[in-house]
Amino acid sequence: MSKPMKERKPRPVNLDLQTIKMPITAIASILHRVSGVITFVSIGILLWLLSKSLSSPIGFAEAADIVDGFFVTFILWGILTALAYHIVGGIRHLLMDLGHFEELDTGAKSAKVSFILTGILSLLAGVLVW
Ligand code: HEM
Repeated sequence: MSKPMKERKPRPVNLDLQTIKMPITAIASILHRVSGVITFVSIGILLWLLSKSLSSPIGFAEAADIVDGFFVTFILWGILTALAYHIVGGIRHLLMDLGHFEELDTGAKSAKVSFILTGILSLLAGVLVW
């Protein structure tokens, strides 16, 4: 005689994205990856701009013209902010590799501190570019 089939337990399903709350540590981790990719892509753009500015006096004037507009200045500020977050978040990661901030509460606190530090560095970057 075959055994009766086990009834499947109803599993919790939550695909309502508006009710799923990501912990601050997950947000910090995703932003670290995003800021790394932004930094990587910006290296190409910044090297192109540097080579243009060094090519000739006309090239320098053209590069200065490009950087002069509000939109490009805003992009430069965004790149510096991403770099700042990547460095701050990277140092946090390296400290975690050394065994610090590994518990849930200290991990959340260090994520908050890295956001605050990035905010301050981002303000300074704004002062630098404008
Ligand atoms: C040109 C500069 C840099 C670029 C383009 C860059 C890019 C990246 C990228 C794309 C990742 C992969 C992220 C992932 O897959 O989660 C990464 C990870 C990482 N970066 Fe950078 N990075 C740069 C500079 C730095 C600096 C200055 C630090 C040190 C403070 C740093 C620390 C780290 C660490 C610790 C990770 C690994 C994070 C993990 O374990 O998830 N990076 N970086």
